[in-house]
Amino acid sequence: MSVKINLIKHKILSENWFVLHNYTYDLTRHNGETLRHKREVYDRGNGATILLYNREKNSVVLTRQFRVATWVNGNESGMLIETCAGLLDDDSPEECIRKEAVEETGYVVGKVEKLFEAYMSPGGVTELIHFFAAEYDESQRDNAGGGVEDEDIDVLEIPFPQALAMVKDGQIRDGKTIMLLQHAQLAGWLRNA
Ligand SMILES: Nc1nc2c(ncn2[C@@H]2O[C@H](COP(=O)(O)OP(=O)(O)O[C@H]3O[C@H](CO)[C@@H](O)[C@H](O)[C@@H]3O)[C@@H](O)[C@H]2O)c(=O)[nH]1
Ligand SMILES: [Mg+2]
Repeated sequence: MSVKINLIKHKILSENWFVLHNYTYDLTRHNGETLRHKREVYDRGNGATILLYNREKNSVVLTRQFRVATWVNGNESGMLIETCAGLLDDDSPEECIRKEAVEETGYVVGKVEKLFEAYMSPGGVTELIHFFAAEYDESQRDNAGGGVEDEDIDVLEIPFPQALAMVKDGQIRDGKTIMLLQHAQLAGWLRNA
């Protein structure tokens, strides 16, 4: 089933760091009825994220940083535990995630596996995230991680069963991170206990 879209008007509402657009369009349903929508769309670029995992240690490497958008919406400390991630800027998704892995976690990743892509908030945010996974071990450690410039990122190495328990008890509540941990569980890369 498809719909016909006729763009009526496009306006940029804000163009500071990222871009907030307003689109007015007519949407013709398959039954011929036309609806006029006026919708705000936030373009903050696309991103990539990676799960670093170690089968022998049955562990994952995650990051923790202050995320202001969560702090203003119910996350009291504002600190969020996440898989390593970054904005693509001008890089390919794989180039981006290799750079982010070494900057944020300190690990130089070897073979990376592309898993899938997902729109993370399609009701109003354009962002498409590219999901990756890679195995890590201590020999790949290049630096302590922590991010660049104004970033202040903690690197956490967590046993996999504990990471799963943290999803359950709400200590981990970032979408991409939950998706990757559950993917690792479904794929049987790591042990639940
Ligand atoms: N000055 C300024 N700097 C900003 C602003 N927004 C972001 N930045 C800076 O831009 C950089 C973004 O860091 P990245 O590591 O490239 O991106 P990220 O914020 O971790 O985003 C990743 O995770 C997000 C959360 O899941 C994803 O949404 C995103 O696609 C990406 O994967 C950080 O240094 C951050 O401080 C802003 O409004 N103003
Ligand atoms: Mg980041």
